[in-house]
Amino acid sequence: MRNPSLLAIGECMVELSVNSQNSLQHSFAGDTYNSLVYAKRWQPEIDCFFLSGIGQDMFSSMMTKHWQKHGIHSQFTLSSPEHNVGIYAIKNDPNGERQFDYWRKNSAATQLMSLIEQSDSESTWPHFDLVYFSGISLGILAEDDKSRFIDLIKRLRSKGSKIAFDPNYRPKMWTGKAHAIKWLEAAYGVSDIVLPGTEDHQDLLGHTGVEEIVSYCTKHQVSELVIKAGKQGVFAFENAQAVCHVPFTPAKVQRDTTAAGDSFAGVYLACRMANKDVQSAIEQASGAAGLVVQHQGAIVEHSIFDVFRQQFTQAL
Ligand SMILES: Nc1ncnc2c1ncn2[C@@H]1O[C@H](COP(=O)(O)OP(=O)(O)OP(=O)(O)O)[C@@H](O)[C@H]1O
Ligand SMILES: O=C(O)C(=O)C[C@H](O)[C@H](O)CO
Repeated sequence: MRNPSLLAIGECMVELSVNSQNSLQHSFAGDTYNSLVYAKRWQPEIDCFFLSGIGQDMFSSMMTKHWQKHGIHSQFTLSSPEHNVGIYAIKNDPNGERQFDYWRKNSAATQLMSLIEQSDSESTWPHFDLVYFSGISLGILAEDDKSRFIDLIKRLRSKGSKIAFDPNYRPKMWTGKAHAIKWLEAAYGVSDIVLPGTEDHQDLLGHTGVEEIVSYCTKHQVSELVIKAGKQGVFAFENAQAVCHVPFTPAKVQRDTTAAGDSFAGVYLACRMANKDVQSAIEQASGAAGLVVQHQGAIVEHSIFDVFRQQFTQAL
């Protein structure tokens, strides 16, 4: 029997942060890539593929080696002769809340749609059981490319892939709220599973409660809806019917919240691909995200994460 397959689409960047010795450290990260890494770590039997654009610069080759180390396949990622990978830096406040600075304009990942079309590679892709993208995957693309991207998702869906989406709203990527809402709705309209935060919906649409988010998503035909409501916990709905509420369990320390939502999404999707029910998938995803916030950077060191995963899953 073939392994389940997960394709994440988006941008991976060089990640810079300042460590406890006050020196600059680098890694590689980007929201949908981060989710893919955590999905692979949680359910190693899943074949994980990343679709993006990279360059021919030094960081691009370090980046793909880094993916390999994490068991992420890069054969569908395309290389641009003219564009380099982007960079971002993390700043944390004393509560570990993160802010990012970006150097990503015209990065290779922004060229994804042209790279796919020029390489004529889409017809060679295998079937993917689940395809995951985010508001950032869309936000980095030029306006025409956003439409072509949604068409690509529709084609994958019509061939039988399930589609999952996290809004990951970043105001600076959009000309205004109306612009972001237009593409949020386009994304919801082609997705089976969506994983918004209450903050995304509050900032963008002024939604003040879970019920408003449910009725909005239901209007857009979302069937599996997982709402991250901060300290109120996580609420899940299937076809507008409440499935469960998982309360928030605060981590011992919150050092850096980067990738809390990404690790949540990766572990949630991995659990669903392994046929775990929605409640158990949320419990596992929340557990993993609670570990991630205790560490600097998007991707927690493998050995620390593995020990955690083993202890967590043994206790289930
Ligand atoms: N301090 C914390 N302690 C325990 N769990 C946390 C903490 N912060 C976040 N989480 C977990 O992570 C999940 C996602 O967090 P949040 O909604 O803040 O992510 P996000 O805003 O999407 O983050 P990002 O975009 O940086 O990945 C929460 O639902 C919760 O399960
Ligand atoms: O903000 C982005 O575009 C990133 O992908 C950087 C971070 O890794 C990501 O936001 C964390 O959720």
